[in-house]
Amino acid sequence: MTGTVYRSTGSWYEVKGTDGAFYSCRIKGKFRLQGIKSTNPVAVGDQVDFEIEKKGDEEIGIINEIHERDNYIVRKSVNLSKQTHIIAANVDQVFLLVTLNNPPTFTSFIDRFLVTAEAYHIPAVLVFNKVDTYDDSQDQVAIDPETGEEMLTMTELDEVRYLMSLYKSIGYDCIAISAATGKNVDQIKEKMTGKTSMFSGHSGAGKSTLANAVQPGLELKTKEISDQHKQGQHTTTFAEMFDLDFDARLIDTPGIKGFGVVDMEREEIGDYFPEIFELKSQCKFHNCLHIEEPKCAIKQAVEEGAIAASRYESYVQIVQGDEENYRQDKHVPK
Ligand SMILES: Nc1nc2c(ncn2[C@@H]2O[C@H](COP(=O)(O)OP(=O)(O)OP(=O)(O)O)[C@@H](O)[C@H]2O)c(=O)[nH]1
Ligand SMILES: [Zn+2]
Repeated sequence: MTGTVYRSTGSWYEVKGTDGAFYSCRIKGKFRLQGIKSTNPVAVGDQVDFEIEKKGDEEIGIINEIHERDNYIVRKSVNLSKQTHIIAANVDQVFLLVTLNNPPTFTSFIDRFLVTAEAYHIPAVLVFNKVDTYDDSQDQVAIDPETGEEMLTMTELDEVRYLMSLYKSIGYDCIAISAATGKNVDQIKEKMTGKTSMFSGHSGAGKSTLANAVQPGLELKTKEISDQHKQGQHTTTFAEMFDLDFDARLIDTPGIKGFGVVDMEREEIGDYFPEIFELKSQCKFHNCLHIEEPKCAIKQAVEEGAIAASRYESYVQIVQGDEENYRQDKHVPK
């Protein structure tokens, strides 16, 4: 029978067969797939073939085949074994929950996430959560330090609108919601229908609240595990897939707020910024990294405002492997 893996504990896999029933399965023999050295050969979301074996009264499934994956998300173990752990496979889309201040989500974090999603070939949707808490009073004024004149300040909702129009212009779907009040949660449900999704975002951005808004009663274990616990541990993280009652599946990934870092060549990073990819053929040098090179179409587009400065900064940080600064930038437009 063919089935889908819903959860695993390391050696046992819960597989939902095409008959709709769940089977406890083990794997037989060694699987070495797509050349990845991983601690777990079978992951949540995998399509597998299994045979049912009877042992006395017990029925167990033996997985003997894993179907080719559309995509998969890995996490590198931080210890020296260099093994990877496949967190989930065959993910149709991932929602990144973004909050402005509580907790802060910087554009550098958003952009890194989007780059990784592009590298994994997983469509990403930006969800601006907690809109019920943002101020939108139009009469705030401040004094421009340079000219001494009064100017209107941006409200928090202006910031959300700005970010939404920025990311929409690049081609990403953006939805402003309140998981707490239920505002626009129907749009999330609509997008989830018929698909397998994941919620990501900083701790406190509202993943569990959103999960409960789309399906009351759903208990996710998204709580971050303590840093000390995370050191060298990959085995503590077991993803789990849930069937929701509106023909949608949600993969819960305890302790994972974003994506693991994908190994990327410096030359390919620009290809995961759609607006850079689109223009790069106009650079003078075909292998332009858009940093030092003359006659660079990307730098020119940034100067002209056609590419957002925040996106370019994120790009440069990733190319330069600049982990230090990446949480400190500002997403407020100049
Ligand atoms: N006002 C408001 N509060 C929200 C909203 N969504 C979530 N919260 C609150 O924000 C806090 C964190 O929400 P969670 O859903 O636990 O966040 P999480 O992303 O699951 O966090 P971790 O489990 O730590 O990864 C809770 O106190 C929620 O009640 C929202 O739309 N509006
Ligand atoms: Zn260039």
